[in-house]
Amino acid sequence: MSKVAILGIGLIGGSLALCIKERTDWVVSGYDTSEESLALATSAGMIDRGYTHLAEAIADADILVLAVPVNAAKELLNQVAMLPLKEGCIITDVGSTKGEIVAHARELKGLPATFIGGHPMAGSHHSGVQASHSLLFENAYYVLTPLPNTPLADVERLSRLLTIATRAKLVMMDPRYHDEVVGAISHLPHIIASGLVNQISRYNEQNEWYYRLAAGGFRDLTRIAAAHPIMWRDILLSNREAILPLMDDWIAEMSNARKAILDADADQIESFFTRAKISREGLPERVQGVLQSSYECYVDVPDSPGMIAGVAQLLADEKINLQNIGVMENREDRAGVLRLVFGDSDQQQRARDVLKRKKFRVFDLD
Ligand SMILES: NC(=O)c1ccc[n+]([C@@H]2O[C@H](COP(=O)([O-])OP(=O)(O)OC[C@H]3O[C@@H](n4cnc5c(N)ncnc54)[C@H](O)[C@@H]3O)[C@@H](O)[C@H]2O)c1
Ligand SMILES: O=C(O)C(=O)C[C@]1(C(=O)O)C=C[C@@H](O)C=C1
Repeated sequence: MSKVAILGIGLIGGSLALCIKERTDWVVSGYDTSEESLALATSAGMIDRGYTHLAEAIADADILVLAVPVNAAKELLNQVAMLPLKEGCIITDVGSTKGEIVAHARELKGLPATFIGGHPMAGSHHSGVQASHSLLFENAYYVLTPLPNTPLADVERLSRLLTIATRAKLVMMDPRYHDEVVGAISHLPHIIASGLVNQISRYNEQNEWYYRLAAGGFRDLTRIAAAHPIMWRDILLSNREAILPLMDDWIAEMSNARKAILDADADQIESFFTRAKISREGLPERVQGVLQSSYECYVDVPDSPGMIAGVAQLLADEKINLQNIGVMENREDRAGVLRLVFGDSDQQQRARDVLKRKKFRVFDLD
């Protein structure tokens, strides 16, 4: 039986674990410094076994996936390099930058494994295992950055697992090229969104009407400002070379827009919006699948720490198997809603009864 060890069971590691468990017969072991995340992932059946001890998690694994913030990934790789690995082992990662980790792996002495950088182009402003779900990567691009001397058979073995499990579209790219493109379409937007929120929050400290009146425009543009600060700190530090010129370009773009407004240049202002509208409408759509399960229910939960783990534990105590648990995303109006998926109608009904007995509001979506 083949085994994959996922190191870091958060949003991305947890989602990958779910994908692999749901669509392949690989054994999945999980490693994390957070015992709570491991307990949740184990009770939800996302991993076969959880470990806080690295050597145990990776023993006999055919593939290791580093799914921690990009700076922690380098340190984790150093630790892995000092441990015994199965012959033929492949190591990959899911980090948002590729140049640094690929160079680090290449220069690392004594790594008896093939390293292939990876980056699924899907995610969320939520983090942690409780936000993971098995359709996160469906139809998204998944970038792999093998170096020219990487054995083709290893690239194929990793690609096969990822394609079947994630249903993403795999593409091969040079790591530096990846960092330039992703710097523009992901890293720069996160800087802009957070800068905008910081600016408006300063105004709001003087006058609370700023937040109260904030409607779709501000909310749509700034959703990603709620993302994890440590993850984003690491990404910006890791991709400085690509990000600094992109920020210069952004400042120039804003200066041009400012000048058009200062000059009351109606043509320039209209052209600014027309070019953007045409480009935005030309952006290819990504059709993310909906989970093909009729055995699901939704639960309102208070937004308090440990609540999600509490619901999973409640069901585990009643021997009810959860196939998937996730926080509803991109639905500001339904914050605090958990989506629970079961394997059959009996488990679904028993879960509804247990949760209702505990005074949770349980409902179906129409
Ligand atoms: N969030 C996204 O939208 C997204 C999308 C694609 C790729 N990524 C990349 O995926 C990686 C993981 O991001 P995430 O969103 O899953 O983060 P996350 O915070 O949801 O999960 C990270 C997990 O790693 C664990 N962890 C942290 N340091 C560790 C260490 N040294 N040893 C063991 N466990 C450790 C944490 O406890 C946590 O469970 C990052 O490198 C990020 O750049 C994120
Ligand atoms: O959808 C989101 O919330 C994301 O931020 C996902 C997103 C992105 O910028 O598109 C964030 C980081 C990744 O490395 C890949 C995807």
